[in-house]
Amino acid sequence: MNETRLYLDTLTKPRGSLGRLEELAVQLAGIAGARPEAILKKAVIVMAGDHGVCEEGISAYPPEVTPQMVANFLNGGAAINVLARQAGADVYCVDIGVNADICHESLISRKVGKGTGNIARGPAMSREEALEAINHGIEVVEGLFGQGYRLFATGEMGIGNTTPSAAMLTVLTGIDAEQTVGRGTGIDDEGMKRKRKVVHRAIAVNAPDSTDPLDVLRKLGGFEIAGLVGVILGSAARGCPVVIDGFIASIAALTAYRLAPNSKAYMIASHASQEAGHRPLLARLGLEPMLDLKMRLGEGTGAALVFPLIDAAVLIVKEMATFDSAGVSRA
Ligand SMILES: Cc1cc2ncn([C@H]3O[C@H](COP(=O)(O)O)[C@@H](O)[C@H]3O)c2cc1C
Ligand SMILES: O=C(O)c1cccnc1
Repeated sequence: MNETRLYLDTLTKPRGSLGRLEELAVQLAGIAGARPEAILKKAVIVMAGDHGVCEEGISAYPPEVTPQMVANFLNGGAAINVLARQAGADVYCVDIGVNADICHESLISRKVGKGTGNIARGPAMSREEALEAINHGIEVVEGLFGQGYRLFATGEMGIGNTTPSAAMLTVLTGIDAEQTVGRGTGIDDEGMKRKRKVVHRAIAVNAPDSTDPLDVLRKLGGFEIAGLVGVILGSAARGCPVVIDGFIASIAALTAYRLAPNSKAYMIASHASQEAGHRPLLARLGLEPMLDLKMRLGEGTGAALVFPLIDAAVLIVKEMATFDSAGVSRA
């Protein structure tokens, strides 16, 4: 990283003038153990799962949208398909807990359960299921690493999943539910009141141990959140950068960090979501988002938009002339 920092200062630009692109180049050097030299092969992993807590009326959309959107991902028509195509990335959709039987040749089937339990009444899943889902995430990364992928992005689909994410955030950080609960897919003020009550009840009913990230995940989380914890840990273990999408992906990132603090060095925060709890969450993680496009979608869309910036960081190091080679006078 120091070598790359010094090298960036020899390139034909005022010192530090490429700002966060330079920081990215330095981070990539730390991850790869060398000056970044090649455009990385990219995959967006979209983990899909359903949530029992939907029966409390906490989303603006019905749960059947989860399998419907999975079909949309597989047919290439969702926002993430468009943005990934533009960035030269491939989308892999994983059924890790959808409450429907989905058959499609390109679906990665890793179903741990048909939706989680309603967290307002009991735990989302067992500790064994949480570990199984994390392992699926790791194994999906392993498989893609074997196919040459070296840069991963975290995507998710699961109607209702901003509610478990808010509950996890409140327990993991102590930030009040007033600040962690947001509008998700666009619930109204009445819905917001209900959602906050559900988060309070979920925490009271489950009494998670805030010092045990796995306990918080299994009692309040979701299959796709656990799967993304695995994607993040698997990427870090393989020495690959992993781009963190919005609110839900970031709660997976916080969980991964609490389980294995060294994984943070491999994380790149993509964007600041409009979801209320996202900025405080990133602040607690100590990550600064690259973009603020007022997005609040998920699926990995914010992360895919950062792929071209990562390519740019690689290419400035690889292709720019130095003051000496271009005969440009120094300060
Ligand atoms: C058509 C559609 C596509 C989506 N893609 C991602 N989400 C996003 O919205 C959901 C979270 O919001 P909430 O907690 O309010 O349900 C997740 O599925 C998330 O990925 C979508 C939501 C909808 C309706
Ligand atoms: O930030 C996100 O990932 C998000 C926000 C709202 C709804 N779905 C996802």
